[in-house]
Amino acid sequence: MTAVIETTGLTKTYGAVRALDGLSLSIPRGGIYGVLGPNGAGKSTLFRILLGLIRPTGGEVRVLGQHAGDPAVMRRIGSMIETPRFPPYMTARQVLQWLALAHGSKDAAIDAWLDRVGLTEAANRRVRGFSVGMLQRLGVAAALMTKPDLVILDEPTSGMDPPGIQEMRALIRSLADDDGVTIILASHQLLEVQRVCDRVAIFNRGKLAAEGKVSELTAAGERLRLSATPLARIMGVLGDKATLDGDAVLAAVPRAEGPALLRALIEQGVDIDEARWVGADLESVFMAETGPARTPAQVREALHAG
Ligand SMILES: Nc1ncnc2c1ncn2[C@@H]1O[C@H](COP(=O)(O)OP(=O)(O)OP(=O)(O)O)[C@@H](O)[C@H]1O
Repeated sequence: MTAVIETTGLTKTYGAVRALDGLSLSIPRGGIYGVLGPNGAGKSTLFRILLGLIRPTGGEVRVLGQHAGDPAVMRRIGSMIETPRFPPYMTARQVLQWLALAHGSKDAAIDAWLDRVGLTEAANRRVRGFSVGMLQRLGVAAALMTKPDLVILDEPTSGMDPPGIQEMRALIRSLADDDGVTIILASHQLLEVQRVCDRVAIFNRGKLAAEGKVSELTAAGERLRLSATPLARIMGVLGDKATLDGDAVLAAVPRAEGPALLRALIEQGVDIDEARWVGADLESVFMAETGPARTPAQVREALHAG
């Protein structure tokens, strides 16, 4: 597995705040990689380091095998960090023409990119009047039209309406599948991330709380959902492996132990109406890995520390 990003013990401090705290992470080439974490977990700090915008306090970082910020590497990366800003008097088309010129890219296929991000009709409008969602679309086109090997997107769908989110998901997926671009994106929209990403890293307080394939992370939280009676006997067999889900019981047992569990329940005289495996969603994995809900003071600390 070749890695596009490799960090070892990466640390970034702002005064007393450790925005990144010894982060060791390897992001494979190809596919879509999600970076998740509560506010203040260190996602944007990592992206800024990868793009050479800030320097780490300690540790190692390699981007496409080179030092972060190396000009030769930067030419191979497209990025959109926060809502992009463009000269307000330019039209969408002029923005892309201007960026293509600055990048020295002769065949930027500007109309094709405007079409791909759904801005054909707005191509000749000044960006001054653009909504946040439109600016995001233009930002994505700007990040992609130079045909980078790696694209880093911070909250690419924030401010977008549901059809826009769906279009962006399809665009990101096609870039990875058809154009072979590696995409790294940060997002708080966990359902979206579950739909579009192949792998994710979950950050918490500057550290890696979990990492892996979305399918594996969610499968680890799989439960056997039993609609059965009587409850007391089920609890007797399952003990603390059981949690209630409405009228049903969720049994936290590995898939391989499912048949034995069902036999044991039947032997105990339990009537099983329905038994099926239900996967955990990314949200429950996220909540389990990043801890219980924070107090207002902890939220303030995460957001304003430093
Ligand atoms: N320039 C800065 N000066 C001081 N502290 C900073 C600075 N940039 C980030 N921080 C702090 O570093 C920590 C990590 O911030 P970062 O922006 O990387 O988090 P994030 O995971 O991107 O959060 P969000 O989901 O809110 O975008 C936070 O505690 C933040 O307050």
